[in-house]
Amino acid sequence: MKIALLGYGKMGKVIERIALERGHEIVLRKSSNDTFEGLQQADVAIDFSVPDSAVNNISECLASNIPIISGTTGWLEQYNEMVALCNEKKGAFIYGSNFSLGVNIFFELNAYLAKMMSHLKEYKVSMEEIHHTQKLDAPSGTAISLAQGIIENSHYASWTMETPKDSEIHIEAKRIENIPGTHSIFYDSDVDQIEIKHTAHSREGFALGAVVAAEWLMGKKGVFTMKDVLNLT
Ligand SMILES: NC(=O)C1=CN([C@@H]2O[C@H](COP(=O)(O)OP(=O)(O)OC[C@H]3O[C@@H](n4cnc5c(N)ncnc54)[C@H](OP(=O)(O)O)[C@@H]3O)[C@@H](O)[C@H]2O)C=CC1
Ligand SMILES: O=C(O)C1=N[C@H](C(=O)O)C[C@H](O)C1
Repeated sequence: MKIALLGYGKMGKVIERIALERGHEIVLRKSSNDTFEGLQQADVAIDFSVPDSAVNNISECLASNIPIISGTTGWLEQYNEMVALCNEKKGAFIYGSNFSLGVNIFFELNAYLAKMMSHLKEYKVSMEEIHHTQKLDAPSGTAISLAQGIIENSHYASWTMETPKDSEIHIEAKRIENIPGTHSIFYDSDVDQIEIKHTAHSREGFALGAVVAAEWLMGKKGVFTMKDVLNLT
């Protein structure tokens, strides 16, 4: 595959290495000051850029009929707009808040646990995410997906980073040097605590997942998620 990298920072560089190892070619490495020159030669584009540029990058790909994978977080209020644009252009689009296999399994585990705990009112849920200090958005996209998984399977209605009301899930975001991404869910009662936790040891898992998603998207039309790519039920 010929790949356009939209965003050539920490993630873009790991994705480049893994893509080359898997026999792909990079035809565009775009940072903030670069144009889209080279995009037309690409079979697929992979966007790991910044919250403010994701919508423009995705729109440009869909307008140019290039399948697009986006891992950029912090722009989700415009997700439905991008879905509509993809459908209008009959394009191909995958957004994932987290492309690692481990976190996608963790999403399933989180939903299952939330459903089980929804009958047990003596437990109160809360979440913690820890990332490196360069991260621009908080809470992380992964934490928002995890909160959504709890909301869909319990009485909780929303999440907050402030003091939570009864119907709100509290998310604490910590920023510590060199942490690739750690997410924990806690269920606390007066007598005990249940904790589930995913710890990324590096960015390799995110990057491999994005390249696997790009390979999977070839020849397909529509809007998909990592659940489709990994065939998770
Ligand atoms: N879904 C997932 O699995 C994961 C998602 N992420 C997300 O991916 C994103 C990138 O993370 P990371 O690589 O660590 O961030 P970095 O800050 O290291 O890299 C961001 C890159 O985007 C570039 N950029 C800025 N504006 C544009 C633009 N208009 N077009 C194209 N590129 C642009 C920056 O260029 P310049 O240097 O010139 O400013 C830089 O190269 C974040 O939103 C992060 O949350 C991260 C890991 C996993
Ligand atoms: O910015 C990061 O680094 C990460 N961002 C994603 C997120 O916001 O969830 C995924 C991963 O946790 C790393």
